Amino acid sequence: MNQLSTHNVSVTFAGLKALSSVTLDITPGHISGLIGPNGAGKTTLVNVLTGFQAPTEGAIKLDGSSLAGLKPHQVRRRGIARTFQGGRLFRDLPVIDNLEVTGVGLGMSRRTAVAEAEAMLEWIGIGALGSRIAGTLPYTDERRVAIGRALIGRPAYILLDEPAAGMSSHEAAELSALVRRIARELRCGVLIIEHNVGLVLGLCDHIVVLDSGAVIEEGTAAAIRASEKVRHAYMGTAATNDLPVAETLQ
Ligand SMILES: Nc1ncnc2c1ncn2[C@@H]1O[C@H](COP(=O)(O)OP(=O)(O)OP(=O)(O)O)[C@@H](O)[C@H]1O
Repeated sequence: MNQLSTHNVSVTFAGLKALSSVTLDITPGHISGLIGPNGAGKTTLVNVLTGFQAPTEGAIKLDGSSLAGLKPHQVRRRGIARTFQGGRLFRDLPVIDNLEVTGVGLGMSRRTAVAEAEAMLEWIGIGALGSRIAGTLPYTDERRVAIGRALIGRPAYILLDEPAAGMSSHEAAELSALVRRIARELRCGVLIIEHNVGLVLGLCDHIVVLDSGAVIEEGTAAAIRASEKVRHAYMGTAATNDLPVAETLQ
């Protein structure tokens, strides 16, 4: 079965258990969501899936084969791409070069990489931005470029770390539409981490909820909405910065 999975993955940082026996599957053509309060372990899980962080225990498997010990660029070449919180574009380079560099890094000739970069920008609907310097783009365009860069080489899986952070509701809706196209048209398996729980509930086929490193709930949007455990996990933080989340869940 084609799948990207973690099996009982734990990560410990100097005594702090950031992930505790997490098992999760991402399937081509499906959109999975990962939510949870601040510090729940969401980014750590994406780091483990992409070779940026070795698990202390447990296994990461791609189509049944272990990814243990692979470096991030090796994981990327196996067809698992990611975006980062904050984009991490080469800000001084034109948009098209940001995508081209990735293609060349994946082993394409420059000519192929440029053609692929142009095709990807067109597919996303930002073909006109190719010659713009990445660091001068509005935030939302920067995010779309980062997604375009992750899609170079047509990965089988894409992991999006807070892609809607700072977006208006209209921009977040546009992002949701793009993510749906990535799953349906490119047949990518998507994992999206978001603090915007409303977006995740509206978009994802399957949702996993982390709290203090452990999976406390998983299922469809309806199951997550109905979960007392989820409500409770978010309620604990409602007084600080997750109030909109608590409202979304009611
Ligand atoms: N490199 C590291 N060294 C030590 N502790 C870390 C490291 N990375 C993460 N942590 C800790 O592990 C826990 C999980 O962090 P992580 O960033 O994965 O959570 P998160 O759910 O992505 O949080 P947020 O929603 O705030 O981005 C936190 O307590 C964090 O402080």
